[in-house]
Amino acid sequence: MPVIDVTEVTKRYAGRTVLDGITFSVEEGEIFGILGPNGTGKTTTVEIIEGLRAADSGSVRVLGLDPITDGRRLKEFIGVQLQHTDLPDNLKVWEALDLYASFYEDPRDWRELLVEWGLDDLRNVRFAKLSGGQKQRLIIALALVGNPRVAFLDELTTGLDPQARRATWELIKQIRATGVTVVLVSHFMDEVEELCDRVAVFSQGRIVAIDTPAELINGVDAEHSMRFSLASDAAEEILDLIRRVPGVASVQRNGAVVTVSGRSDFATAVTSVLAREHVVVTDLRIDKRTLDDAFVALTGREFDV
Ligand SMILES: Nc1ncnc2c1ncn2[C@@H]1O[C@H](COP(=O)(O)OP(=O)(O)OP(=O)(O)O)[C@@H](O)[C@H]1O
Repeated sequence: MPVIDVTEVTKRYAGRTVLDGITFSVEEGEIFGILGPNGTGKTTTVEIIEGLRAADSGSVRVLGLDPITDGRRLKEFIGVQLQHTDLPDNLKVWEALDLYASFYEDPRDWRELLVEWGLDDLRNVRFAKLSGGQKQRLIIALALVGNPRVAFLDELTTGLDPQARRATWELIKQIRATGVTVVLVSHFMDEVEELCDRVAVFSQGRIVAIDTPAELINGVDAEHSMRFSLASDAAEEILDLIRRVPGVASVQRNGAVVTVSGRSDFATAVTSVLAREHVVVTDLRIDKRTLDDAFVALTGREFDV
């Protein structure tokens, strides 16, 4: 049974449609990504699932519960990190965890969370004195203190430096490893590609695709290329063999450098041809398609953050 079921949900603000009949489900134990540019209704969707906003129509079930009518019960099973979680500057790390634990009937021992999330040495430090990465670790720990079955993380790494972002990714993987289902709202392609088992791509209040990142990328019909250097005495016939590989659209030679372009996944077949013909190449580079390409192909627009 899916952990989250969203069916035909619509939402309007002041007569403007923000969610236009969205349907998706999230399976137990997965990291499910909600990807889309600013203003496409990602936060609205997540807050409807959390019971913080009401949909205008459609149905939402989380662990079989209606987030509005069963909101009190549901609260015990979900952990929420809101997009702009802020805490009083003077609150110490341990005090924040203690406070959040008091909101739940059956919280985790927050002392364990301090250790797990590398906050033990910072337990007496006030929120305002924490670095961006440390704040983020605390905010994740707060989302987990209720011992949730589903954790919602919204734009978790916005504003973090690359190192802190990567560290946060490892933490999110850790959450999944404990069996908690994670819903991750993001507008970072690399983050979604790295972390998510499946992704819903939002565009203007609709979901235009739901799939694994790899399948979304595979589905892109954009042209891509591979390049390598060939010994100068390599026979021209090799290039003819490569031209016949399915998916290859063109093969160009410029001195030693050969560029192969095409659609679909031709790179593996091309390297097999080279190996079979005992042709040694150097400087092999494959320009892989990315989730950015998939996003542009699906929504027809560049990703603007
Ligand atoms: N309470 C509200 N009243 C009126 N309009 C709203 C309200 N909340 C959101 N909106 C508008 O609805 C649209 C969708 O907002 P939402 O925050 O869900 O998008 P988002 O995809 O999460 O964007 P972001 O990445 O910027 O958070 C936006 O145009 C936003 O301005």
